Amino acid sequence: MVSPQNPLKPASGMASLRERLAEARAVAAHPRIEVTAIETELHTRFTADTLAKLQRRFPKTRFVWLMGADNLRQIPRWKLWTRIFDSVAVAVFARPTYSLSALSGQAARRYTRRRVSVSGVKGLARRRRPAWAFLRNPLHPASATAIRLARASGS
Ligand SMILES: Nc1ncnc2c1ncn2[C@@H]1O[C@H](COP(=O)(O)OP(=O)(O)OP(=O)(O)O)[C@@H](O)[C@H]1O
Ligand SMILES: O=C(O)c1ccc[n+]([C@@H]2O[C@H](COP(=O)([O-])O)[C@@H](O)[C@H]2O)c1
Repeated sequence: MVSPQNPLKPASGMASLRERLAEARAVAAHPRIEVTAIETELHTRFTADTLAKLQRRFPKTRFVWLMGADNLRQIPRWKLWTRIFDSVAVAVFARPTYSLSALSGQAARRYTRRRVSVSGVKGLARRRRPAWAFLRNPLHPASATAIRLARASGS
C-alpha cells in the first residue's frame, strides 16, 4: 500500500504518488502482491480510517497490517492506534537498528501478552485480536530517507 501522504512526514522532497507507485510495482513484482494506492480512493490518510473502510468494503477478509520495526516504535503517535491493534492482526518486520527499541517501546509493552510466537505466525490472521508477531527476517539496510538523499545529491 503506497501512501498518498504519510500524516507524520513532510510532503517536501517526496516523489509523486505516481512515481512511488511505479517503483513499488517494479520492486514488488510478485503474483501475491498487489501494489495499490487505495487510500486515494477511500479518501483516507490515517491507517485506522483506512482499515475501518477496508473492513466495511471486504467484510469477509481477515486483514493483517504489515509494517517495519520502526513503525512499531512509532505507532503510539498514530491516530487511534489502539484501534488498529483491536481490529486487525499486526505483523512487524525486523529492521536494522530499530528492532531493540521497537520491542521495548510502548506498543510492544502494552500488547506483550498478545504477542504470537513465530511458530504461531501462520495462523495470525485468525487469532482473536489484538494479536501481533515480530518476524526476525533477514535484515535489509534500505531506507527511503537514504534514497531521497542519494537522489537529491545526484548519486
Ligand atoms: N529496510 C527495511 N526493513 C524492514 N522494513 C522496512 C524497511 N524499510 C522500510 N520498511 C517498512 O516499509 C514500510 C514503508 O516504509 P517507507 O517507504 O516509509 O520507508 P522508510 O525508510 O521507513 O521511510 P523514511 O526514511 O521516509 O522514514 C514501513 O512499514 C517501514 O517500516
Ligand atoms: O494513521 C496514522 O496516524 C499514521 C501515521 C504514520 C504512518 N501511517 C501509515 O503507516 C504506513 C507506513 O508509513 P511509512 O511512511 O513508514 O511508509 C503508511 O501507510 C502510513 O500512512 C499512519
